Amino acid sequence: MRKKIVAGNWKMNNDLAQTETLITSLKKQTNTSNAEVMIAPTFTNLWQAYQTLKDNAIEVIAQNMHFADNGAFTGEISGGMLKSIGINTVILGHSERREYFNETDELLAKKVDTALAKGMRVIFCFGEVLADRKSGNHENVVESQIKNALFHLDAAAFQNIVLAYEPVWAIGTGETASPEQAQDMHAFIRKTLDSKYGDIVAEDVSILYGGSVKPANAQEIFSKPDVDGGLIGGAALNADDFFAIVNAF
Ligand SMILES: O=C(CO)COP(=O)(O)O
Repeated sequence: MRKKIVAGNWKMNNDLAQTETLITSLKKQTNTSNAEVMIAPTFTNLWQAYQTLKDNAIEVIAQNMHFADNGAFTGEISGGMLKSIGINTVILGHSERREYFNETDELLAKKVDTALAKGMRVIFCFGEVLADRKSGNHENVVESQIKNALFHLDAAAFQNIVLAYEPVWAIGTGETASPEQAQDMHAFIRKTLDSKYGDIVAEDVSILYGGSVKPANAQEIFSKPDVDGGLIGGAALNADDFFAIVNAF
């Protein structure tokens, strides 16, 4: 049975004091849905966030990691380092990592391998840019992103993979994919997985939608049968908005 998940990607927002304030507000919220809730603060605040939420159902996750275990990679953070402070889930392949830090499918395949080898869960992000959507090439783009980064894995690996479809044109723009566009793409993603791994994997993988999800549109998006949750940017920076989205299930 696939899980419902709502994850807040804080991106490069919130210093330590702001992180503590937001977590205090999050702890006052009630989850009336059956969705798992996660937040991804910046690296410098992960330890504090993890300690503060240790006894809470909100899972603290990371926004990125390096593929190597350690070594001469100035400025980078390894999966082992994350695990050592209690972090068991990592977002990989976010479009901002792909665009601003030149992360390729090939690099992401290595990161996925390392995270899975460490026993971590991966939220793997992908999605087309506006030009691909306009030219009708969006399914091809998404299919190749998934194939290039994930299709070397065996079926069992997908127990620790969550997919996040984030059309780049909908991220931070206020423009959401329509619930139908999200549903169509999520169904296409399951079909793509089915073609390689069969229907058990395809039906069991959770597929999140990300891109301008707000309290006002969450319910309609989450009502679609192949949408299992959301990866939330801007609206995750406010505890009331974030939990309004969580409770939209
Ligand atoms: O990139 C996102 C989550 O990873 C989505 O961001 P917004 O919700 O701000 O559009």
